[in-house]
This record gives sequence, structure tokens and C-alpha cells, in this order.
Amino acid sequence: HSLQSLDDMCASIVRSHRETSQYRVEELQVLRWKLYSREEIQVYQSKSVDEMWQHCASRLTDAVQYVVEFAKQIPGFRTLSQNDQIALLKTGSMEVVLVRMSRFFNAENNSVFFDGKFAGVEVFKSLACGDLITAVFDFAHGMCALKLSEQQIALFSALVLINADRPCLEDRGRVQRAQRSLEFGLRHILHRDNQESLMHKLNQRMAVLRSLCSLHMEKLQWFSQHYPLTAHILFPPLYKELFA
Ligand SMILES: CCS(=O)(=O)c1ccc(CC(=O)Nc2nc(-c3ccccc3)c(C(=O)c3ccccc3CC(C)C)s2)cc1
Repeated sequence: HSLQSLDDMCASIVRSHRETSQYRVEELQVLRWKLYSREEIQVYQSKSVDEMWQHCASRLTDAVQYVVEFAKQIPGFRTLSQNDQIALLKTGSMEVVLVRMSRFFNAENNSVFFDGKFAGVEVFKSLACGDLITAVFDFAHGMCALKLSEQQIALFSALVLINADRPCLEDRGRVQRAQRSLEFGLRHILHRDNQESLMHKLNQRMAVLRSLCSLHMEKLQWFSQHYPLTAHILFPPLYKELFA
């Protein structure tokens, strides 16, 4: 790798991340203390389980759509077969959404950006999956502690997606080559930022992401068994395609 091409690759991924990130950090900074009132929390808590799941699934699907656009701009993703692109998005898109969402976690009041304001765990009570919600909050806490820059998040997100260990890949070798080049890119910017120690911590975060996403799939299975109509008819097609 010439240094120039490594810099160019990193710059293009950072640009793609910015263009597809749905909300900018500077945009949401001003909202960080816009919390839900007791009455508004009450409204969320009085929603039925399937109503709240449906609401969240459509919010999540919006976020995933932007991650699909991000993926399509990653060098090495476009040249993969359709099947391999779907296989990477099936397991990686939720992980990138979680990485992106953790940028807006407010560790001081333990709240996440949801529906235009910042919500504590209590807002999600009617989902009836407290362990998943707690795990998402804990993950966001852990990501916040790393204080990643947008550039580091951009390269990390690309690496979360282009992962040769994912199941059912046709051309694992090609994904491996793309993954290695992104690993060079991430190491390059961590070296430049004098933060090589982050690499190990980011690998640990990836392991947490995998367990978080399998917990999400578990809960989705539970939900689809109890509310088949909502899950099969009312959920957004992309959510079903990727997660069901
Ligand atoms: C991702 C791009 S972004 O610009 O950062 C962005 C863009 C848009 C938003 C607004 C937003 O949709 N926030 C949501 N928050 C949560 C959530 C919920 C429980 C705890 C923590 C965050 C959503 C979920 O539906 C969710 C997310 C992770 C795991 C599980 C669920 C719920 C299950 C039932 C689907 S959607 C936030 C951030």
C-alpha cells in the first residue's frame, strides 16, 4: 500500500460515513438535554408490546437503510456478489447501527436519541425485552468511553461490515482482501492519532456487538412467536429480510 492510496481510501470512507450518517454529531449535541417528560414517558409505557416493537422496528429500518447506502460506497463491497453483499448486511448492518447510535448516547443522563428526544431505559419498558435494552445502553456506554473520532468510527464501521468471518460467504477470499485493506486503514489513522492501543479495545467491542446482535435476533424470534401478525405483516420488509 502506498501511503497516498491508504490516505485516499480512509478519506473516501470518512466522506461516505458523513454522507450517510442520518444525523451529524454537531446536530444532536444541542438536543442532548432534551429529555422526555413524565407524561411523554407515560405515553410510551402505555403502548402495547406489539405497537412499541412496530414503532422501533420502523425507526431501526430507517437507520439500516442509511447503513446500506454506506456499505455500497465502501471499496471492496460493490465488487462482491449480490449474495455476499446481502450476507454481510444481514449480520453487519445492525452492528453498524449500534455503533452509530452510540455516538449520541448521553452518558451523563444515560439516555439515547429516540424519536427526536433523548430517552432513558424506562421509555422502552413496553418492549418487554429489558435485557436487550440494558445491553444496548451498556454497549453505548462502552463506546462513549473510547471517545472515538468520526474518522475512527467511519473506519471501524466499515470493518464491522466487511468481515470475512461472516457465515455463508461465497467468495471469502475477496472479502478477506477488502477486510485487510480496511484494517490497514484503521491502523493507519490510529497510528496517525497516536492511539494504537484502541485497536485491541475495538476488537473487544466487535465481540460485544456480535453478542448484542444475537440477543436482538433472539428477542425478535420471541416477539414473532407471540405477535406473528405484526412481525410478518406490519414490520418493514427490509427489517424482515435482514433480521428475521
Ligand atoms: C443510526 C444512525 S444515527 O444518525 O446515529 C441515529 C438515527 C436515528 C436515531 C433515532 C432512533 O431510531 N433511535 C432508536 N433507538 C433505539 C433504541 C432502542 C432501545 C435501546 C436503545 C436504542 C431503537 C431501536 O429500535 C433499537 C435499537 C437497538 C436495539 C434494539 C432496538 C429496539 C428493538 C425492539 C428493535 S431506534 C438515533 C440515531
